[in-house]
Amino acid sequence: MDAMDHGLSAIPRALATEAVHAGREDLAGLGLHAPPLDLSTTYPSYDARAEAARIDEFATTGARLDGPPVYARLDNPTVARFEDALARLEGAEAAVAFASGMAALTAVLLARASQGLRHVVAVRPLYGCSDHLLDAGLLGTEVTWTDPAGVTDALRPDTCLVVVESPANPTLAEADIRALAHSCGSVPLLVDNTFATPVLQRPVEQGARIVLHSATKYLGGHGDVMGGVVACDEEFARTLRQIRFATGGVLHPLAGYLLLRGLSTLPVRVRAASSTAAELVRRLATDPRIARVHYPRIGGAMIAFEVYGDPHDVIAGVRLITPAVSLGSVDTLIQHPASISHRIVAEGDRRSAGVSDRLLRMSVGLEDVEDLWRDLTQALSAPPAGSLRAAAPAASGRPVAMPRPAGR
Ligand code: MET
Repeated sequence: MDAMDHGLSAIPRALATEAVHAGREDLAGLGLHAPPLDLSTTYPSYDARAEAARIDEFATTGARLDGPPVYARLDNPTVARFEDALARLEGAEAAVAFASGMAALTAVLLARASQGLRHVVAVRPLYGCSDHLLDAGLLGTEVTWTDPAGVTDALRPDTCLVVVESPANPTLAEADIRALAHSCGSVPLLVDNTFATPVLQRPVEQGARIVLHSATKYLGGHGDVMGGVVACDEEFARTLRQIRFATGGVLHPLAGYLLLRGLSTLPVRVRAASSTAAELVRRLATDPRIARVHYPRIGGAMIAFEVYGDPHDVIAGVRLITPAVSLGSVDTLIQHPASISHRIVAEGDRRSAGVSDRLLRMSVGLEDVEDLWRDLTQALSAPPAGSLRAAAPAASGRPVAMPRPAGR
C-alpha cells in the first residue's frame, strides 16, 4: 500500500470524486493542500554520468523519468499532475499534454507517421483546423474522408489512424463510437472528445485507443488557458513524450496548474451548462425564426441552430452572450462556423459535411437561462445590420422545417 493514498486507490471512485482528487493524492503527505506550481526550466544535478543515463533512458523508452526532472521539455511535475488526473477521468492508462489541441493532434500524426504509416481515414465534420491539417497533408500524411459506414472500406495496409470527433464541431453530429472502433479492426481509433468531455462520454470504454482534447475548452473551463491533451495507453504515450521532447510543443506549467484546477469543477460545470443548453434547445425548437436545431443525444453544453434570417445579424445583435470563437468557458459564446471556426475548410467540403452558411454555434455557459434566452431572442429579432430598428420584421412566421427536440 502506498502510504500516501491510505489504501483507497483500489476502491473505484465516482467521476466527481476523481475530478477533485486525481493527480493530488500525494499532497497531504507533502504537507500541502494546493498543488505546487513548478516553473523551473532546468534542474541541478551534480552527477552528470547519472544524468546522462537518465536522459538516455528517456530518449530510448519515452517513459517518464524517475526522480527529479532534468529539463522542462522532457517533463514537468505540475503538468504531470494534470496528465494523471485526465488519464484517470478518461479511464486511460496515460495522458500526454501539449501546448494546444492542434499541437496534440500534430504529435499523434507524427507519432504514427514515424512508424512508417502515413494514411489517415477521417470522418467529417471535424474542427476546421483539424480538417485542414489532414486535408492539406501538412505533416506528410494522406487522408481519405468518409462517413462512419465507409470506414472499413477506406482502410489500407498503410492506414495509421481513424479520426472522428463526436459530437462533431460544429454540427454536433454523433458517431457510434463502439461500432466505429469495431470497423477500425487493428487500426487505432482517435476520438476528439473536446465537446463531450469525460463527464458525458468516455471513448476508451467504447473501444477508442486515443482520446484527444483541446484542453483550452471545457477542461480549463474559464477561457484563460490554452492546452491540448491525448489520453491513450502507456506504450503510445511513450512515443508521444518522445515526439513532444523532439518538437517542443510542451504545455506551460502554469497552464498545467490551471487545467488541473479546471478539472476539479468539470463535472459540475458541464452538468449545469448542459441543463441550460437543453432548455434553450427546447425553446429554439419551436421558435419560428429557427429553421433547424442541432443537439446531441448525449446532451452537453454545445448547441447549434440554423436561422431563416442572416446569421450575421444574430452575431451583431447579442449583448450578454459574447460573439467569439472558442467554447467551454463559464460564459456563453456564439460564433458563425462558416466565417470563423470552419473558415479554412473549402466551401464545398464544409457544406457537404453539413456546415450550412446559416448555422450558428453556441457554447452555453453558467448564466441564468432566462437571461440567456432574453438576449438570444432579442438578437434573433435584431434588424438587419444598418437598418433602423423600427423597420425590423419580427418572427418570420414560417413553419419550422426540422425542429429537433433535446432528445433527453
Ligand atoms: C481559431 S478557430 C477555432 C477555435 C476552437 N477550436 C473552436 O472551435 O471554436
